Amino acid sequence: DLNVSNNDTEISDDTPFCKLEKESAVSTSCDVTFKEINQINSNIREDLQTLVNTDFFKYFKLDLYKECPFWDDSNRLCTDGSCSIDIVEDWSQLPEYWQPKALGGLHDPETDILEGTDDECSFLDQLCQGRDQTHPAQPPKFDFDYCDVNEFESKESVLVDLTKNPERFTGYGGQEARNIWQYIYGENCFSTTTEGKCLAKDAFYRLVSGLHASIGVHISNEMLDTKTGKWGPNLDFFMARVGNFPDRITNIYFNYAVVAKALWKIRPYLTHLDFCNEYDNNVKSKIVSITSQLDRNIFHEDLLFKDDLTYKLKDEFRTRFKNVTRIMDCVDCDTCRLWGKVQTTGYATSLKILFELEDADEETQQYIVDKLTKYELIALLNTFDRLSQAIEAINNFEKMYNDKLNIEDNKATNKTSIFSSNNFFKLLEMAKNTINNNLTKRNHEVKEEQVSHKFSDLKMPKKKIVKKAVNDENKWTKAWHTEIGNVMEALRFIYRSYLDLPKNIWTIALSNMNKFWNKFIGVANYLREEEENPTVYKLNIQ
Ligand SMILES: Cc1cc2nc3c(=O)[nH]c(=O)nc-3n(C[C@H](O)[C@H](O)[C@H](O)COP(=O)(O)OP(=O)(O)OC[C@H]3O[C@@H](n4cnc5c(N)ncnc54)[C@H](O)[C@@H]3O)c2cc1C
Repeated sequence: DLNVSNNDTEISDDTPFCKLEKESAVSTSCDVTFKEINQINSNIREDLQTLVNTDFFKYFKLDLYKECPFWDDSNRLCTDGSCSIDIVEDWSQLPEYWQPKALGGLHDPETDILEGTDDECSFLDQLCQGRDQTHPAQPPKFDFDYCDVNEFESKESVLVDLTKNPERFTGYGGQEARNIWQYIYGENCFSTTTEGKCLAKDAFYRLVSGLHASIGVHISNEMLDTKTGKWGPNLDFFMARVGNFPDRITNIYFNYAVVAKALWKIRPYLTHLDFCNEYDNNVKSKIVSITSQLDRNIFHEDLLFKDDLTYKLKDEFRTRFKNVTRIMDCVDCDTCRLWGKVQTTGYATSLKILFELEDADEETQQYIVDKLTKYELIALLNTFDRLSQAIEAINNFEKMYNDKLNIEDNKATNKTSIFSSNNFFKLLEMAKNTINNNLTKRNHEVKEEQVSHKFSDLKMPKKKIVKKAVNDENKWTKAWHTEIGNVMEALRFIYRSYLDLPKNIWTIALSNMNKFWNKFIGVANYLREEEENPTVYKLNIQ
């Protein structure tokens, strides 16, 4: 069980979940176990959920029409209802800090948004209109960013209510989605040959794989049941994409540790933030309550880029991660793009906090924190919530898996008991009796010993010792009835087989026609085995 509070003894050793050593550290750079993360997560889950549903954290901005910077996507068209998103159009319902004026002139053609980015990007200034807008001294502008923070202020950007556009199964997939994932993983091919490359490469891969796996968990957890019309978890889908791969689950936990550490690191700054009036206490208390559950040892970012030698590597890491955030503009499905943007921005913000605050002097540190835009902070908290939800869902899936396993075990046990009381065994028993009855008492004993030895591998019900009056007539009548009963049962079995025959032929024909048709239209290899037969769990366990 991944849940620390639950009873470990309930779990069968056969589940892939058990192959994760829950008492062990999530990675060499994390001083935290799976169990401890489960505990932290169950402690903060409620507050985090409340926080991302507040007016401040539930809105995000993105440019839906931004061109894909890596290939021509001019034919992009999001036609499927499940992948399109609702944008905010009724501004009058929004709180003051989301009004166009506070957002830096959104929808105001006279305002050149990009010109004002310095002001717009200052997180503190954006929180409350009319606050004293004194800026901290500005150190020389280095590139500290792991994503393009200015794009949120683009004129084309639209405001989206994240709670109204949940991340769930949209049907987006196939070659196009695979190309995007392939491109993202391709960013892991570091050119630098500096020391420490391995750790950085490993961390980069884990981040990307953890994001991929976390999206996999969310879509498995929110699938449309076409029979009931309700959205809910689909165990087979989850097992095929994430559950059967302990390394993917581990990477989700790794990402959780990374984002949690980033939040822990800006904790002193967050507690000093001055949120607006009525909003202030509620939001602030939630943030404080969440971050107070986190610990500095959850992730050791200092292990990655230790010295001057690895600084070059850090630059490369930053540029490569920026590319991961930029490739989100190539995702055709709007819902997927929205959540892809939120999460990659959340990771980018975490990396900025972890790697750029570390070596900076106090002035630069203040500068970096002050320059965090509200979109980065919103993305950071929402990404943490996504990971938190993924971990909660993994624990639920594990319970579902174990329940299913138990049901199947029970079925198998029932089958065995039906099987053991099957006529085949009765016949054997009767055959023994018949043979024995024709022999002398002594022979009878010898024979029985031999027979029982011969069938010792069969599990027979223990013979009941019942004193019976030996009645020859009764014995023959009973034998006759038993034989007739057996013949009738055999006939019923043959009859049922004939009845099932057309159905079986139809199923086989349909399956073959399906294969031929897929081959004919050129998608013969589209379905992989695990998708064709998702209940066959391939356990990829080390
Ligand atoms: C940015 C982005 C956001 C998306 N958001 C959504 C969404 O909101 N809703 C939705 O329904 N779909 C979404 N998708 C699509 C979804 O991620 C899958 O691509 C799609 O469901 C097809 O899945 P698949 O099983 O064919 O393999 P894919 O998930 O496309 O994976 C391709 C290959 O990568 C490998 N792989 C898979 N997972 C991992 C991992 N964690 N670590 C390492 N290797 C791995 C496997 O070999 C797999 O065959 C999104 C895709 C992208 C790129």
